[in-house]
Amino acid sequence: MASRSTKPFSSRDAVVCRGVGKTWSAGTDRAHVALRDVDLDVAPGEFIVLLGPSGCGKSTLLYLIAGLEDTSDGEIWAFGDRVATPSPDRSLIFQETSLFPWLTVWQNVSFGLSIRGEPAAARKEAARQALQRVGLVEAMDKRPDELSGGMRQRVAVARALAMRPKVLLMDEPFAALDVQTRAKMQDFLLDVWRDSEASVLFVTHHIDEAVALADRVVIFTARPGRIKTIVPIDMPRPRDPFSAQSEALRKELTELMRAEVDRAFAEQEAV
Ligand SMILES: Nc1ncnc2c1ncn2[C@@H]1O[C@H](COP(=O)(O)OP(=O)(O)OP(=O)(O)O)[C@@H](O)[C@H]1O
Repeated sequence: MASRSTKPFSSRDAVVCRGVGKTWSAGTDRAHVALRDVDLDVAPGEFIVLLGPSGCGKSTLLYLIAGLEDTSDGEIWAFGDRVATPSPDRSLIFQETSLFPWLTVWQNVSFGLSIRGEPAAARKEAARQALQRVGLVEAMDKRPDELSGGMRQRVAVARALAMRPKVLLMDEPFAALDVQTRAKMQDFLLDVWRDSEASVLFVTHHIDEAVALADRVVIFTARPGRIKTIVPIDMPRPRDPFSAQSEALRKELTELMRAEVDRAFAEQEAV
């Protein structure tokens, strides 16, 4: 860990990745390079979408930024501190929410706060506020199995928000939802994001989702994942998915992805 005096980046940078690589070791004799040479700067409040073929290391990058795994090469910094362990400043939301079925919605939302040792009344109030932001106060006392898939994902977002994270790491959070619910959840996420001032790193396979959400789309190459290019999206929100600009962006992103997806398939066939 670098000392404060040798910090290479400003504490104003939300996330900085420098030369980040990850090699998974599968057994004793085979190393598996998932990510290589990733350089990425994320500004506070910025919405970044990560797009790339299956297996190119998008989830791996989120785990590294979350501090759940160590980098094999390079360094990651968040708000001026080297990332070495998980922190409540960086919340990870998965495709499948892992709500505790035996706890009520508000108890699920405040679970992280109980680990922090906050008193019950403060936890319940924090949970209420977070649930208000996702429009689920009425469901406070329900159990997860009484909720729809979309509602459960909103509870997962509320649970992350209750910790007041500076960075939200979202790994295909809406992939299991139907098309209409997904579109609603995108609108909902943009509202929550605007109010929270958090930076978001959002993994998806859907080009339309990237066009709807991102300030910048980071496109990865096929494995080992490197950044192929970064496409800024300078379009006011809410975005009209049928506008000529949205259409042109979808075409551009599809073309950028096509070569990498073909490469990923060719590699899989060769194995
Ligand atoms: N814990 C692990 N141990 C060993 N290998 C892993 C581990 N996690 C991921 N990998 C491997 O690293 C590579 C990148 O995986 P990762 O899940 O990050 O890719 P991805 O781009 O998120 O894929 P997808 O879009 O299919 O979810 C894959 O080949 C995967 O098998």
